Amino acid sequence: MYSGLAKVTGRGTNRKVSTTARGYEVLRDPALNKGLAFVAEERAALGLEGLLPDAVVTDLEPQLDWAYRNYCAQPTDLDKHIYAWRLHDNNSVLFFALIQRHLLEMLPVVYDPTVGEAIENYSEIWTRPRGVFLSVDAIDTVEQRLANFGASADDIDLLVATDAEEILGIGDWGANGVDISIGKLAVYSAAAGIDPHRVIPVMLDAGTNNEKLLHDPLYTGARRARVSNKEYDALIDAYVAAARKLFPNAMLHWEDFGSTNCRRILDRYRGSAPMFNDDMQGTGAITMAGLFNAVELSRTTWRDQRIVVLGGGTAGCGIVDQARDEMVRHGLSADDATARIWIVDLPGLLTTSMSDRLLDYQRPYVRPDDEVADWTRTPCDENRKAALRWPAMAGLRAEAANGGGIIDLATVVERVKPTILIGTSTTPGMFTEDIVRTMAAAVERPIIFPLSNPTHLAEATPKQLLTWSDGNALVATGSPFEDVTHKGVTHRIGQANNAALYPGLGLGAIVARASKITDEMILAAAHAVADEANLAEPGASLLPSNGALRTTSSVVATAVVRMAIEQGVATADIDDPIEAVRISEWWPVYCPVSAI
Ligand SMILES: NC(=O)c1ccc[n+]([C@@H]2O[C@H](COP(=O)([O-])OP(=O)(O)OC[C@H]3O[C@@H](n4cnc5c(N)ncnc54)[C@H](O)[C@@H]3O)[C@@H](O)[C@H]2O)c1
Ligand SMILES: O=C(O)C[C@H](O)C(=O)O
Ligand SMILES: [Mn+2]
Repeated sequence: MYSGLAKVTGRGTNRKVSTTARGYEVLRDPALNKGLAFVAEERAALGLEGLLPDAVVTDLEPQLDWAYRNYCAQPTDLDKHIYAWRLHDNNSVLFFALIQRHLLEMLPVVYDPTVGEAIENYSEIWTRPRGVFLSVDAIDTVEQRLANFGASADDIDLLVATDAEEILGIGDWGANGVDISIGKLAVYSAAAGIDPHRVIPVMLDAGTNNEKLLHDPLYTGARRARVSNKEYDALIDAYVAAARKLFPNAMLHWEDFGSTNCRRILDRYRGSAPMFNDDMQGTGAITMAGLFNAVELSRTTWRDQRIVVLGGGTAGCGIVDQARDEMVRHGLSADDATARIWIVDLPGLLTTSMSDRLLDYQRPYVRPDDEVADWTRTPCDENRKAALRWPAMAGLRAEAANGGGIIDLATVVERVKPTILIGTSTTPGMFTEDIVRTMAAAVERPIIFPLSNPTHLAEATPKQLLTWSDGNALVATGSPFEDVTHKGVTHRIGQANNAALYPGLGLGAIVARASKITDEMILAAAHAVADEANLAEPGASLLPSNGALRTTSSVVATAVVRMAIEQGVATADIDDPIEAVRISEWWPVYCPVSAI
C-alpha cells in the first residue's frame, strides 16, 4: 500500500508509480522511498528538494553494498532480523533486493528460524505497526479496521492471517504472532515476486493462553484467555466476510492456527473463496514433493510404503492426507492406503478406542485395537501426562494416569518397519539412535523427514540420521541444515518447508484469479517443485535449493495456472500461462515516481 493516492502503471520492470503524496510523506513511505535514487525531476515534482542530500545515486548497487555491510555488522541473528525489518520499514525495494541477492543466507534470518525468536521478543523490538489487528473484543469493528488499511478492492491480491495459537512449533504467542503473517508475506515477495504493496498481514487476536504474555506489562494484544466456540467463530466469520467484501479478488492464506480450528476453518470457507491453509495443505504438498523424489530414489513404489508420523496435528495429518491420496492414485483402495499409515501422538499410537476423543481429521487414521493388542506398552511418564493438554485429550490423560501405558514410537517402528518416518511433533530428539537403526536395518533406503521448526525442535539432525543409517537415509528437514559428508559422499539436505511451495502456489492462484484453490492445484504445485530438484548426483538434495526459489516459484505458479484453467476455476483470461506468470512478477527495482 502506498501513502496518499497512488496509480501504478506497467508491470514487471516497467512499473511506474504516480502519487498524491508530497515531501516527507513520500520519504516516510517505504513503498515510495528510494533515498538518493530520486532524480532531479522527481525531487522537484514531489517536493523533495531540500529534504534529501543533493547527491543523486540511481544505481541500487551501492545502496545494497552499504545495507549488506550494516546487516553483517549486527552481532546476532536477532539483531540482523531487526536491522533487516527496519530497512523494510524505510525502503521496501532495498529490503527485497537485499534478500533476493542473499536469499540463502537471509531467508533463515528474516524468516524461519529467527522469526520465532522475534515473535518471542515482539513487545521489546517492535517499532512501528505493520498489518491489521482484528480483535475478538471488537468484532463489530472488523470491517472498519480492515478498511482503515486504506486499500480499495483492486489494490489487494493476498491476505495472510494468523491467530497465533500454534506458531511454528513454539506454541501460543498471541498478538506477537502478527510477525508470522508479515514474514510469510515477505517470503511470497522474495520467493515468487508477489507485489509486496498489494498484500495485507492480518492478526486475528482471539486472546492468548500464554501466561508469560498475559503478565507482561508490554504485551500488545488482548489481555484475556483465548476464546473458543461461538465467540471465536464470530471473529473468523467477521474477518472472512469483511475480506471478501472489501477485497473480492484477494486470496486468503491461513497460518499457524491451533489444531482444533485449522481444518474447521478451511472446510467451512474453502468452497466459496480462494484460500488455503499453509500448515495443512502447504506442508502436505512440500512434503509430497520431497517424498516423490525420495520414493523414486529408493526404487520402491507408492503402493509399498508404510508411513509412520510422529505428531498427528495440523501438519502431520495434512501430510498423511496427501500421502494417502497418492497411494490411491497408484491403485490402492482408500482403505488399503489408510491401512499403511500409523500416527503416534502424545497418547502414543492412535487407536480406535481413542476415536471419540480425537480431532476429526485424526480419526480416519486410528489403528484397530485388536491389531495392536499384544504390542508393548510403556508407562506414560509424568512429562507426557502433563503434555496431554488438549481438551480433546482429557479422557486420554485419565487413561494414561491409570497405568494403561502407551504404544510409543520405538514400538511402532519395531513392529511396522516403516519405509517413511515423518516428524511433526514439535519435540526434539524423538528420532533416537535405536529407532533410526531399527528402521535402517529393515529398509534399504529409509525416508526420514524431521520437519519440526524452528531448528532446535527438529526430531533429529541430518548428521545423526545419516550416521545411524550409514548414509542410507533419504532426509529432508523443516528448517535449514548444513550438508553432511558421510563416507566421502556429501549429502545436501533439502528443506521441506512450505516456504518452498506456497509462494508459487499463491502466485499461480493470483495470476489465474482462481475462484478456489483445489487439491489438484496443490498437487500440481508439489510435482512442479519435485521436478525442479536434480537427483543425478549421489547425496543430491530431495528438493530444489532455496537459492533457486524465484525460478522454482515461477515454474510452480505456471503449473498451478494450467491446472486452474483445466479445472475451470480460473476466472482470468489467459492464453499463455508462462507469459501470464512472467508479466505478473514484481521485481525489487526502483521505478519512476511522478506526481498526480
Ligand atoms: N516443515 C514445514 O513446512 C512445517 C510446516 C508446518 C509445521 N511444521 C512444524 O511441525 C510441527 C507441528 O506443527 P503443527 O502445526 O502440526 O502443530 P500442531 O500443534 O497442530 O501439532 C503438533 C502435534 O504434535 C503432538 N505432539 C507434541 N509432542 C509430542 C510428542 N512428544 N510425541 C508425539 N506427538 C507429540 C501434539 O499433540 C500435536 O498433535 C511444528 O514444529 C512446526 O514448526 C513444519
Ligand atoms: O513457517 C515455517 O517455517 C513452516 C511452517 O509453516 C511452520 O509452521 O513451521
Ligand atoms: Mn506455519
